[in-house]
This record gives sequence, structure tokens and C-alpha cells, in this order.
Amino acid sequence: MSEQAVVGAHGQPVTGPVVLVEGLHRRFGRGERAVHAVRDVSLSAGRGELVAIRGRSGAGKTTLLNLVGGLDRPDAGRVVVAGREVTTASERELLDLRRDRIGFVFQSFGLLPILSAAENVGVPLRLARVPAAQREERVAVLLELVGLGDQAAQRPYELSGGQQQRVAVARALANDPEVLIADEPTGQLDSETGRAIMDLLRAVVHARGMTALVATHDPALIEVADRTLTLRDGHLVTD
Ligand SMILES: Nc1ncnc2c1ncn2[C@@H]1O[C@H](COP(=O)(O)OP(=O)(O)OP(=O)(O)O)[C@@H](O)[C@H]1O
Repeated sequence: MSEQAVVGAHGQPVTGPVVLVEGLHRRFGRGERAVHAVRDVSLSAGRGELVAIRGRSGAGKTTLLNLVGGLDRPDAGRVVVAGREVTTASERELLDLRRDRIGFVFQSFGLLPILSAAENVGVPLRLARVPAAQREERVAVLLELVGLGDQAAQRPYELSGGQQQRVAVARALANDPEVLIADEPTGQLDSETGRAIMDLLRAVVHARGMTALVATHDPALIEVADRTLTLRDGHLVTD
């Protein structure tokens, strides 16, 4: 990514990489039983880039994504997201960062079962205190974007897995985040549906100039990525 200043999703100039990781370490446990889940990982990703992170089960993908998304703290190293230091942020700052700058998509969709598709997508907007009329308008646009304009009133159990993941993608995009973090987003879907979700992710990342980090085992998902990084025993082996 060039060092030229570009305008971020929130209108402010973003210079350089949107995600920057330097010398990251995360260890669980102590002594002989310690697991070094992430060891000396450095990477950067720019606007409009979808980066796949692959690796076997236990390679450290989820741990890395949690550190980038401010869901966990490293033992050493640095994470900068959209110009903000994640590593040294207070809990309050991390909450704001996760609410305003980062969209999360998980393998298990994470939808609230008692809410309709539209209400699920509207949750981050409620948290951000977006007024109701504006919220409804934005939710309608997002559901249309993910191809679920006609399913707004359905509850998650009335939707297929692929449709539920589309709702989750719409929810992740609700606050117009700069960064999308997706942990095995196609893990519970058949290959065709997984591919459709991946194509959707790629389309929104490119159209909105977002930056996406997507952990996966799925070869079809790797195919649509702009770049693939491989983790092995917590180390990055290719960039
Ligand atoms: N909270 C934790 N406490 C102890 N060990 C942990 C914890 N979280 C992860 N680990 C360990 O760290 C290593 C990396 O786990 P991680 O979940 O990041 O891998 P992964 O590549 O995402 O695997 P998968 O594809 O199965 O989700 C594993 O050995 C795991 O057992």
C-alpha cells in the first residue's frame, strides 16, 4: 500500500497500512506447559485488501485475529488498526474501537435468536445510538446489499446457514468499519454457500475500500483472497 493519504471510512485521512502488526507474541500458560500460540508475527494490510490467513487447527489463527481485533492482549509486540494503537488502548478505547472501526464475522454467525434479521443488523447501530429512522434506513440498505431485502422480518431459525451468515456480514458492516475480521466465516457452510459468502466479502471489501483479515481452512476462500498468509505453530511462514 502506498504512503499516500487516503480518506478512511469515517472521512479522516488514513496513511499507510490500515492494519499493522509488529513482533506479536501471545503465550497461554506458563513453564513447560506454555503454548506459544502466536510467535513474532508481523504483517500489514492496506485499504481494499482481503488477506486470508490459513493454517492447521491450532496454528494460531484465532489468537492472531483476536489480538488484531482488540479482543485479547499480546505478551509482546504491537497492533495498530486504522491509526489507533490497540496494544496500549484502555478497555474503554478498545470498546470504542471494536464498536466503530472493526466488524467481526464468526463461524457460528452469532446472531441473537429472538431478534429478526433486521433487528440483528441494527444492534451495532443501537449501541452507537443512531436514531431509529436513520437506523431503519441503513438496515434496509445493508440487507439489500447482502441479498436479503425480502427476509428482514425472519428470525435466524427461519433462515438457512448461508442466509444467517449474510445477516452477520450485514451486521458487521453496520457501522461502516475500516476493518473486517472474519474467523472461519464459511466453516459451517457447504462449499457452494461458502463460496457465495466469500464472494460477498470480497465485493464489499473492494467496493468500500475496507481491509479484511479472514482466517480459513477453505481452499475456495483462499482463491478469492488478494493475499494469503500462512501460520504454522504460531509463526508466519509466507507473506
Ligand atoms: N485461552 C486459551 N488458553 C490456552 N490455550 C489456548 C487458548 N486459546 C488458544 N490456545 C492454544 O493456542 C493455540 C492456537 O490456537 P488458535 O485457536 O489460535 O488456533 P487456530 O489456528 O485458530 O485453530 P482452529 O483452526 O482449530 O480454530 C492452540 O494450541 C490452542 O490450544
